[in-house]
Amino acid sequence: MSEEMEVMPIVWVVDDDASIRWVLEAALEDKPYIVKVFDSPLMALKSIEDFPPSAVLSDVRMPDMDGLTFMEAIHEKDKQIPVIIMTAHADLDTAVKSYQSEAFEYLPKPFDIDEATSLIERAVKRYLSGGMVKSRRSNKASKQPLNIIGGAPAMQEVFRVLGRVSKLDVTVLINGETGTGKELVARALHELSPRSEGPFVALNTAAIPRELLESELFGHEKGAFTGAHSQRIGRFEQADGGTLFLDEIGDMPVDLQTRLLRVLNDGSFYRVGGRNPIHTNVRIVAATHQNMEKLVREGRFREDLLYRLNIIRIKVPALRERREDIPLLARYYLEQEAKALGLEEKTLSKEVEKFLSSQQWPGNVRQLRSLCTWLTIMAPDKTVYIEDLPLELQEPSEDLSGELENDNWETPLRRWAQQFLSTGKEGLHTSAEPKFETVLIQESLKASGQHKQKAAALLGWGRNTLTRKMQALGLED
Ligand SMILES: Nc1ncnc2c1ncn2[C@@H]1O[C@H](COP(=O)(O)OP(=O)(O)OP(=O)(O)O)[C@@H](O)[C@H]1O
Repeated sequence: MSEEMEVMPIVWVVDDDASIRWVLEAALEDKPYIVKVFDSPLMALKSIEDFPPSAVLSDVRMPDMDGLTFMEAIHEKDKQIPVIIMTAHADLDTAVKSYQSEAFEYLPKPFDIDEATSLIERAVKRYLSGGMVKSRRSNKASKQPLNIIGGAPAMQEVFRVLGRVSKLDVTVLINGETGTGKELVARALHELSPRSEGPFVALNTAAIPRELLESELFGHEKGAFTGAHSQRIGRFEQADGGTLFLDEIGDMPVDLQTRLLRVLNDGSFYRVGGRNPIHTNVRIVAATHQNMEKLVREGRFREDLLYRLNIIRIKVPALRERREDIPLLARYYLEQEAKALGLEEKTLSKEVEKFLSSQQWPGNVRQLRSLCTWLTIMAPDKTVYIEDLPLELQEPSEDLSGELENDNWETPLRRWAQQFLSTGKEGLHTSAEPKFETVLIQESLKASGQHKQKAAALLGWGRNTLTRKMQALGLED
């Protein structure tokens, strides 16, 4: 070995893709390392005695050995060597496995070259300083049945955070529009956690009338209020030892926020009408489609509770922010629906895939999933063409503003607004909004044959949102 080799740390770059090897080698050229590039993990392992690495950057999918097995082989030689796993095909499973094993970091492709080099720098530094690599491998047999589809960079970021927090018992706040998969992410957090054997209890704060919410959460004693004929166990108690998923947390009334904060702080609470404190061990995962900071500014959400819930935040991107996932999701759900319904599996023509990828998807994945169900049942042939799509989708909807203008309902609305204002009254918007929403809800219900789930999809809402709005507008039945 030359003198230079003895003093300079060695960094391995292992990837079967020549362009990645080339880019990384070039990026590391000026750094104080000896860079060894390999197109095969087996070749790399053969040289572990001659060129012992201080850090390894490895792909996951390679022909002769996958990156995670490769990492294990390296750690059999030296447990301390940091391995950075990079992949273009990361799914939740890879992200979680690399964190639960000794991987130093997980780097989704395409990556920022500076990010990659600074990771390597940190890894080498830690190796040289003798920093312990803490084994996060535990509960190897943890079940991972959840299929969260996502190849887009924005979803890779979600997987990355999921992987990071998988074994930690921290409170998580999930942010995202309706139908983006917040509940799916919450379930994944539960399944990946040490609580996975415990219960996962979900409660949609917005779907339960305010008066009932308190007893729903904390339970009540017999006779606590009129109608409390027997004792009732609340969701907090049901979730003991597991995870409580609080959906639409932004809609929680302020007095309940105060109670929730108290439980989070002391781990105990009283049933409604109860005298004995109940102790529970519950991990909270909350979700919202709202801007929580804005709610705090408007005095509708307690700031201290937000801090408490918001230890880790996961932002689930809207479907239109990850268009490349639309064909993946559609293929997945066409397969699932065909299996579930016992029907032939449909395939989208290229033209349809392209068209669907250009849509706005206000109902996000839920809406796409409903479309796949519809197509599985309704499309006449195995291959789906544009003309097989439901009529409301066939209309070009790329530029929504143009379409609304063509419909030209604004002119009468403008006239109505002018009339309203000419009377000197206040509350223009508060007076118009319920009328506007009532019309849209009624029309969607009509178009769906009074089927609420379908009407909600037509509106681009979740079913819960529709139920809540209908209650508020007095449209129930
Ligand atoms: N990445 C994904 N891969 C596969 N299925 C998904 C994905 N994201 C969402 N889904 C599916 O889409 C539907 C809606 O997801 P989910 O209920 O988790 O959304 P949400 O954000 O909690 O909605 P809401 O805010 O309206 O309650 C579910 O059927 C879910 O399984």
